[in-house]
Amino acid sequence: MTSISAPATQDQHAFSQEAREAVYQAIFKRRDVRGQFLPKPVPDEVLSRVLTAAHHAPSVGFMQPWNFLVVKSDAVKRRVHEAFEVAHKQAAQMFEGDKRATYQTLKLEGIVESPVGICITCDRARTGPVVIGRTHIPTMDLYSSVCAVQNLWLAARAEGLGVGWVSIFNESALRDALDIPSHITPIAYLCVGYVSHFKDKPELETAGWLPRLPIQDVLYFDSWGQRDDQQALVAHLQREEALAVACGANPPLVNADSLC
Ligand SMILES: Cc1cc2c(cc1C)N(C[C@H](O)[C@H](O)[C@H](O)COP(=O)(O)O)c1[nH]c(=O)[nH]c(=O)c1N2
Repeated sequence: MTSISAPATQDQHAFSQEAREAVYQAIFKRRDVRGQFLPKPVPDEVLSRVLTAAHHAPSVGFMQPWNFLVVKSDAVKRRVHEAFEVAHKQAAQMFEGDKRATYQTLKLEGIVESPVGICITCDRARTGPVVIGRTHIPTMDLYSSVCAVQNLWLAARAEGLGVGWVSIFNESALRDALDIPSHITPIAYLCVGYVSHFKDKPELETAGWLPRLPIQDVLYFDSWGQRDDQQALVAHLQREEALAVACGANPPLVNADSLC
């Protein structure tokens, strides 16, 4: 029996230490990959594992609103890339001054170089108009498809596959490139493939676009806007952040001390 004072790490339902470290590694070492794709093919057995992980995502009312459109054709990838190029030029004009100049230096997709593209969609009418959990907030189905994206992204990282999410599209142009019918919403176009390396930090952080926010700055207690530095949780979070710095680019895993 688990004693009340036992650390959470010994909870009878917790994964083994090794398994927990693997989960946190997938989370902390996942990156959005744009530029390091290798031409190495992705075996179907690996692809099937990450797609199955995506299909096991949570979904509102269990409606499983997603489809997975796997793109391997170079001609189709080129069509998707053309759609990106149009939107990318438009996007640049939306930023001012230095930000525009920096935006134009960023590589924000790997559509043609990645061996596999996967478009994850949302069929908002899949199980009829009334869905448990979507009765009052209609966008919940869209969020469900995003959960599938994240499952795929993490499973792919565990498999050594890079994933890059590209969202710089006019939605209708992406639909046209992939023959997606009008009642289906494209949620994510993902570039997937093996990579030369994974970067330690988000590329936008390295490029000086934005820093990672300190977690305490986004943490409130009991009501919106209420901070409380005396909470034990805050001390823990500060320790985690200090360990992250001490570990260099490696964020702390379950047994952070052993990693530094
Ligand atoms: C909904 C959504 C949409 C996009 C992204 C992400 C998400 C969640 N990201 C990736 C994004 O820039 C990246 O996740 C952050 O910069 C953090 O970096 P890491 O993912 O931690 O490497 C992204 N990246 C990119 O190069 N082109 C893009 O169009 C998009 N679009």
